[in-house]
Amino acid sequence: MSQLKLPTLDDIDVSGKKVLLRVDFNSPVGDNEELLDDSRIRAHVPTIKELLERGAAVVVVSHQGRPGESDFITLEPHAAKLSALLGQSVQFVEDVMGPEARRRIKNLKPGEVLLLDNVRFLAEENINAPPEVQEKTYLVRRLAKLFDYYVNDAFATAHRSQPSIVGFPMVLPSVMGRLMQKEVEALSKIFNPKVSPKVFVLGGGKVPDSLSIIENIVENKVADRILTTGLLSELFLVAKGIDLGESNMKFLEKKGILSLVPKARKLLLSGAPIDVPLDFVTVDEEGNVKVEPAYNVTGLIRDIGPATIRSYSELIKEAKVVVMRGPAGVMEDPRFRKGTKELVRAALESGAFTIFGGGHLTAVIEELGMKDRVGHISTGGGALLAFLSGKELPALKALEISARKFGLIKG
Ligand SMILES: Nc1ncnc2c1ncn2[C@@H]1O[C@H](COP(=O)(O)OP(=O)(O)OP(=O)(O)O)[C@@H](O)[C@H]1O
Ligand SMILES: O=C(O)[C@H](O)COP(=O)(O)O
Repeated sequence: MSQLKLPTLDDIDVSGKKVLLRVDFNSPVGDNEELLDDSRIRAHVPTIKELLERGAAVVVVSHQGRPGESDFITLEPHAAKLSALLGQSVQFVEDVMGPEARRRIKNLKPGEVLLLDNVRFLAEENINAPPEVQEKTYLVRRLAKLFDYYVNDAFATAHRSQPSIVGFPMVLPSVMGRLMQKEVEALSKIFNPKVSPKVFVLGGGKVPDSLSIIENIVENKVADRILTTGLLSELFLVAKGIDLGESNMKFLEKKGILSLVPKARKLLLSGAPIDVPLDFVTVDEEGNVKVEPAYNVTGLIRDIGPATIRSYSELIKEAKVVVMRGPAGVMEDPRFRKGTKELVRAALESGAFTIFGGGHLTAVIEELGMKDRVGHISTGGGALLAFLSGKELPALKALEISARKFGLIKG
């Protein structure tokens, strides 16, 4: 990321001003269009409350789902949820940039909040293009003139170059909201060379994404230790030439993971500090669960084993920063949740600054009742993966361009 300190809410006077606030309210949705989890909405409450308390009229814009998918719904339930969380009525308009939306925006008073409908109902929001293209969209041209400031709080959408993310900052003075600021500050610790040792614990099912992260942190010498778990660890064991038995090899092949073996081998040969599990919890064809050493696995791998939990926990204890992403096993089944739980516990008890990503780990932290000990839980899915892989996030780039353009530069 660039060295420029991006402007925040501290750098603007919003009293009596109209603010367009981009959030990421994208939430899991049930069969009756009900929201199954409100954590993404909750995460934006401090920003919205602060803007209201400081006397702004706040218009909130978000996406929900993607066109064609079952979670692509109106934001009406989000407005109800936000009202409950804020303890104040949130106005909602079934429109984004049409005459009714514009009328409601114009009439909004300081201290009031209006939620626009799903911004991806607009075709142009679903196209990724550079900021100079997005500033010319109808969305930006129609709405920008109604606002004094644009605030981006949607870290989880920061990897998208869409009009509501990169278009408005080109034409309005723009700053980060409190959630965006918190994410950027916490995640920047990962790339701060003064804080070490740094231990990465990477697992889960998104193996190509995890491999991109490893390539980036190895290339930039960010990690002192990379402890692999989950399917990712199986890839590295195969790359080391270990035979994981027929059922696991078939599974890896079906998932397209074996094609990544040359990349994994290259990383190992480069001397990267990558650790693999010593043992696994497996299940055989009869359904028997057992612990097997990594070099002699016969059953289907479902979790890391007790020796791995012990040795990884010791390494985690030494860290000053622990970054954890993806579960260590198939934790949807309680029989295979122990590895993930114990590594999360070790990280939270280590005294290190801990950074967690992904829904699975968040669920485990809740289950352990240790949320108060967490350094940071990122709200980002794809955005976090992109950030850790060293990719430039279009949302931050756009805020930087805007800061220069409107004289809100900090450093
Ligand atoms: N050894 C393994 N074999 C098969 N699947 C595994 C293994 N280890 C972990 N998984 C699977 O990985 C999946 C989670 O990986 P993912 O990388 O998507 O995590 P996440 O980012 O926390 O998920 P989310 O997208 O919900 O936030 C789980 O469904 C889990 O069952
Ligand atoms: O859930 C997410 O990762 C964000 O809301 C971004 O959604 P997208 O991948 O559909 O752009």
